[in-house]
Amino acid sequence: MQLSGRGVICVRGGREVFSGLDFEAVSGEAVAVTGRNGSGKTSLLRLIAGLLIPAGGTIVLDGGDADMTLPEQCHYLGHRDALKSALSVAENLAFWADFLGGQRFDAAESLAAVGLEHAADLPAAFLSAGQRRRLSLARLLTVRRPVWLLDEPTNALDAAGQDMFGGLMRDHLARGGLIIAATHAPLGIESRELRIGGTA
Ligand SMILES: Nc1ncnc2c1ncn2[C@@H]1O[C@H](COP(=O)(O)OP(=O)(O)OP(=O)(O)O)[C@@H](O)[C@H]1O
Repeated sequence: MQLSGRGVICVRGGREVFSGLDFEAVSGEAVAVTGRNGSGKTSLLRLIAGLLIPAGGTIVLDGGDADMTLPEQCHYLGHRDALKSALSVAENLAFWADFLGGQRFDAAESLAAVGLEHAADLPAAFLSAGQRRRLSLARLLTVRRPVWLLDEPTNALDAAGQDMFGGLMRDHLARGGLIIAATHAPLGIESRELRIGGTA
């Protein structure tokens, strides 16, 4: 499986954010997207996820599921945790599993993998920032998709949480998945850097 972008142009609010961007990532590979604030890291993830339309160029996934679109094969985790405060931890996970569709893996196991097994019935409103992030990560495990698009995924995670997440990413890559992560901090696993927007 190979995800590739050729000559990708991103325009937001009538302003060109980047142009002529080439990139690729293959099964088993993590790419860390770096660049200054406003260089377009989040925008690139959103372009791949189909949440923005490129103003030019192409983004294609070769060797994936021919019956599914690229966005249907992506998990997009934004830098803000998309949680419903009034729902419990387990209910939030069930909401995402319903929304995303496809084969569903055991929710309790997913919560245990991110260290939230004792918080299943807690309203999401009561979670700490790190726990909120852990719940967002559980979504990656409950519904499996090969392409993980992660925006600042280690934000708010403590050292143990970063270790845990490193293990989840390694497992995903070992299963043939790929990861594109926008990050200012080290990703915590071996990755290739894609720097956008120059060095200024
Ligand atoms: N909804 C929007 N409408 C117009 N312009 C936008 C919108 N969202 C983002 N932008 C602009 O697009 C540019 C790229 O933003 P983006 O969030 O992709 O950058 P980033 O590299 O992820 O930044 P950071 O490191 O600060 O997270 C910025 O100049 C930003 O102001």
